[in-house]
Amino acid sequence: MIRFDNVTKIYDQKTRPALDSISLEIDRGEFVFLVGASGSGKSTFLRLVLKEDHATGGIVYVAGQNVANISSWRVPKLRRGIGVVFQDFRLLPNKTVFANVAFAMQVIGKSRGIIRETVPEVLKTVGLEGKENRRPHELSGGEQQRVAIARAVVNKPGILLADEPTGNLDPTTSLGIMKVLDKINRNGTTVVMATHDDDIVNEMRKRVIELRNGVVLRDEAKALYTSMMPIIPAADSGSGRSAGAHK
Ligand SMILES: Nc1ncnc2c1ncn2[C@@H]1O[C@H](COP(=O)(O)OP(=O)(O)OP(=O)(O)O)[C@@H](O)[C@H]1O
Repeated sequence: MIRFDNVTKIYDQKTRPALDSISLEIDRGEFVFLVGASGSGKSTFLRLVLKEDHATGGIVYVAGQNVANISSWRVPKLRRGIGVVFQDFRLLPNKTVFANVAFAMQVIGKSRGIIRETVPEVLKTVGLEGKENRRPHELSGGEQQRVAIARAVVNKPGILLADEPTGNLDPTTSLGIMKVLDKINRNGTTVVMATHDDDIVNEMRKRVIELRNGVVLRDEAKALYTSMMPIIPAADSGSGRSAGAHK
């Protein structure tokens, strides 16, 4: 679904590359955490998938296509297949929950009938039934992020990219958001989530790709991790929520 083949990104020749010849593959239907310190290259990775920037070297494939070969007039089509969620929600403040989600369908020309049918379904998926007429300022942070997720997935993208989606939320609210992302993944969407939250990474038991200074420091495949599970202690005595396996 996403393949990086020796991908390098250099923003500035005088500094080290933001991504330094990385190769990895994320299959359709996977849930992958992208972790690493600030400046390790996570956002650059996501930007290259969206073709918001171009690689300096190597090839980025998304859904089997070399993104360098996608002409600018076809970039919107590429992005329609990719939902994006950010730390700061980015909702339209003057629109209701329903209208925020509906807007994503209107801009690609969906009919009013389809919108009226689909938006309530997706709001149910993210747990926002009954909140259709609220405006963003009448919602908690966790609810606002649920709206942002609903908007990102309403057009059924094959890929959902989430850049620190729990960065502004407390641990309990974050866990609720993770359950929503997990549900979306189980419905077939490939999810790539950049995060600094070790507790969430440990809790969710998914593949973890760790970047450091633009290189892949570790890539714990889900299958390997699952086979390790019986020998991992059930709980970390220190932090309660953490199983400690990824520390
Ligand atoms: N537009 C840009 N111009 C120049 N350098 C940039 C640009 N964007 C990122 N960089 C540099 O590239 C490197 C990787 O940055 P990136 O934003 O991908 O890291 P990150 O892991 O997402 O960090 P954070 O967790 O803080 O968001 C950093 O050294 C950063 O300073």
